Amino acid sequence: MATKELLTDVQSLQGTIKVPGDKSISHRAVMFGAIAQGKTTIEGFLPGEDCLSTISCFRKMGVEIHQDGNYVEVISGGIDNLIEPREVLDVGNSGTTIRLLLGILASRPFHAVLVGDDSIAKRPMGRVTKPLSEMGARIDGRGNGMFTPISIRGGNTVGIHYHSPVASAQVKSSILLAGLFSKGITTVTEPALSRDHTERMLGAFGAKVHRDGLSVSVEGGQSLAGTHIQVPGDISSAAFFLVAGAIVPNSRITLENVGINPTRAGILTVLENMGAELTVSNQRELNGEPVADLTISTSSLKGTEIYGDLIPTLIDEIPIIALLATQAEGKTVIRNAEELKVKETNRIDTVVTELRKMGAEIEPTNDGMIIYGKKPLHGATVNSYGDHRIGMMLAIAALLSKTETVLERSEAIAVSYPNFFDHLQLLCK
Ligand SMILES: O=C(O)C1=C[C@@H](OP(=O)(O)O)[C@@H](O)[C@H](O)C1
Ligand SMILES: C=C(OP(=O)(O)O)C(=O)O
Repeated sequence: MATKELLTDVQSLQGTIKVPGDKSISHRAVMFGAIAQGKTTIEGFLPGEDCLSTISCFRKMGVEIHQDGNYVEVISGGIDNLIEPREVLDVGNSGTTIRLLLGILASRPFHAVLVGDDSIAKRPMGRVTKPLSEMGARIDGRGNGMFTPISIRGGNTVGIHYHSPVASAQVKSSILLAGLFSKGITTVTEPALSRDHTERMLGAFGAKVHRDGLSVSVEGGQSLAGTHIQVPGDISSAAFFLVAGAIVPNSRITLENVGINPTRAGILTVLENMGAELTVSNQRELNGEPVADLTISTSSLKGTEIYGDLIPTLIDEIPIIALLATQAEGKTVIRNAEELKVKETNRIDTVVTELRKMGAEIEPTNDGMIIYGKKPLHGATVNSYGDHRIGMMLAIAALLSKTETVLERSEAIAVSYPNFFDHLQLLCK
């Protein structure tokens, strides 16, 4: 486990960077390529540990995958060519990998065992194993199929109409992926719109997906065809530099080619509501995904309230938004975000504990947190607890500290942003 001395007392951030490829889209491009007939080429792939776990799982099921940095080729004979893995499928730290993979395996007439790291072992899998079992997959696991290790023997699944209790793209995608190869129609209705990359990308692979308000349906018996996918930059990675640019004095940063899909771009709404100096330019589309360049400058910020349908559109950005709020005038209240408790860590606890060590005034609530702003931050020894987003948030917080700040378990950052510290160094003037 690595410990890193963080950059502190930074006077200015200046420059232009391209953040790495979107993690959600990179996972899906590999997975859909692996179950499509023919060759899929992926440009702008994120070579972070989570997406590499996805590649490794599909290789163990006989799919030919060549990866060189951010370029990937997936060659497959289609979903029927997946073979029963001889080894355990290890998803590492990746919730997206295990939940979407279970959806794909639900229709496969073979056995597989899925495991992950200590964090994955604590995350709830019942949210997908229950509906997939209802569709006919035979699933077992620790705690009656609620936690890893999980074993699955799929085949002969039938479509369901599932009313998901949570707005989760992992749940929605898992069931839809099972539905594509099941009998009849599968529909998922969610309480609020979660990220819709699956729906958008399935279209590019030739599948038919029907949306009606908060419901999305697929018909069984479809086949996918290999295609070319260009992955936009990850707004969840860009978020760290958007906040850095807004809170570090004398700063101006441009982030090029960032995905701004409205189901992901809630942080832009929050930045605007808080009064940030943000411009969105050069808007265009990449594979049905909206993309833009984002420029942020040092801003005079005010507190805000974040709740309701906005939450799923910024769920992974809440740790860095909490830091943003420590530098705003007045109070920021985050509600309806109980999903934070089941991420890589309980992100309500880890955000509050670690930011308090640096002098922030922040209180946990049952479903979010309350942050009292305009608090100077000071140095401390802080910990990512193995959570990449907590680690990066703390590295941005340290920029404001006048004294030494040390990050324990800094290696976690490679899960989603392997060159994060290089980019940070590049921008520091
Ligand atoms: O589908 C995806 O790619 C993701 C969905 C979200 O999780 P939930 O589906 O659990 O909300 C998000 O937090 C995760 O980082 C990636
Ligand atoms: C929650 C996250 O990812 P996953 O669920 O795929 O582990 C994340 O990247 O913040």
